[in-house]
Amino acid sequence: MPKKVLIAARSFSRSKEAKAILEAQGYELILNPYDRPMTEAELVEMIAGVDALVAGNDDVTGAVIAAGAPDLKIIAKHGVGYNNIDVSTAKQYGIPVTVAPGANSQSVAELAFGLLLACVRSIPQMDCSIRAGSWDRVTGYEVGGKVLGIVGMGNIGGEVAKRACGFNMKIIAYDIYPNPEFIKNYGVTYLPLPEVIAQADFLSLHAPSTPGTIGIINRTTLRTMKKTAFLINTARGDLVNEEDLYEALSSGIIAGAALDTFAKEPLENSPLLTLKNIIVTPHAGAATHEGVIRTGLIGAGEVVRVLSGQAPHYAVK
Ligand SMILES: NC(=O)c1ccc[n+]([C@@H]2O[C@H](COP(=O)([O-])OP(=O)(O)OC[C@H]3O[C@@H](n4cnc5c(N)ncnc54)[C@H](O)[C@@H]3O)[C@@H](O)[C@H]2O)c1
Ligand SMILES: O=C(O)CC[C@@H](O)C(=O)O
Repeated sequence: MPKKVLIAARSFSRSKEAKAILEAQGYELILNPYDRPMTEAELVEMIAGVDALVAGNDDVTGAVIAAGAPDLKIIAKHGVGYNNIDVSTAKQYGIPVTVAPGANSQSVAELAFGLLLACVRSIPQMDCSIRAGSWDRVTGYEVGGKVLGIVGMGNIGGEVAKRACGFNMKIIAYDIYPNPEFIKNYGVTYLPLPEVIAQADFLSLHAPSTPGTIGIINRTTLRTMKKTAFLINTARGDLVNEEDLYEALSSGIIAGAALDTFAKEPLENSPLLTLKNIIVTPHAGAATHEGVIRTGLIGAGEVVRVLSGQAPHYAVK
């Protein structure tokens, strides 16, 4: 009987490089039949008898893991943010959860920077306005000399800081583990979170979704931001209270925002979509050809290692 790998992560299933590694092992690949992340119920229905699960942003709950045990040997996250996976239940069943550290950092950092520039120069708004028949020029701001605040200075935050140096920005950051390399290489100044939020002209979020970060951008913290500031979130939607952000954007508490991730995805019927000073993308930070290949190769390698009895390289602790 061939080993079975359920590939819920749609990006992985489109990567012939990653699939080839699994196919070379003779594994049977079962693909996510939906054009979106899989729900708990859908995963529960398909997980029985599966040896490995490659997950994107699918709902890998405790019930899914319980339904997969004892056959399920590994859950390989196609990416780095594993807040959608019940790691503690996986641990109880002795199932390693692996990630692909750094594999999509450049892709996400480039989108974050693209969003930052799109916000401050109103690029999507001007494009829309020309298509609607006008030739209105929006006067924006330069980013050189401005303060970029980064919350979560890890792999992606570091890549964002590297790019900000090229734009001659002043970089301040908050992280629970300051990294001296970022101070040395990119001149990052670490500050307490309230100071980063208050001093930033652009506030870019790159921390994981954890009990310590959920809702860090809320009514109270938004009111401490500069009125001219822009918020960029390519981390996880639940870091931002969306109702409070709506209020801040519609009442001039901050100047604008760009969001790639949302509390509930896909984003549907959100009042945020009625605002002109917000730009949205569909959780596309990691969606580049290069990033998807790197991420898929790491995930496939982890699956092969574990299914052949070896320890994974990048298990979540
Ligand atoms: N939009 C996308 O498609 C996309 C793609 C990849 C990652 N992400 C998100 O970006 C996050 C960061 O990814 P990464 O590769 O840089 O991860 P990373 O682990 O390299 O960096 C995360 C950083 O956040 C810091 N951190 C943890 N808790 C914190 C807290 N309470 N306050 C401040 N800092 C804290 C960590 O110390 C670390 O330095 C992921 O967890 C994921 O949620 C989104
Ligand atoms: O490829 C994906 O599904 C996105 C994953 C991304 O959010 C991550 O956490 O790395």
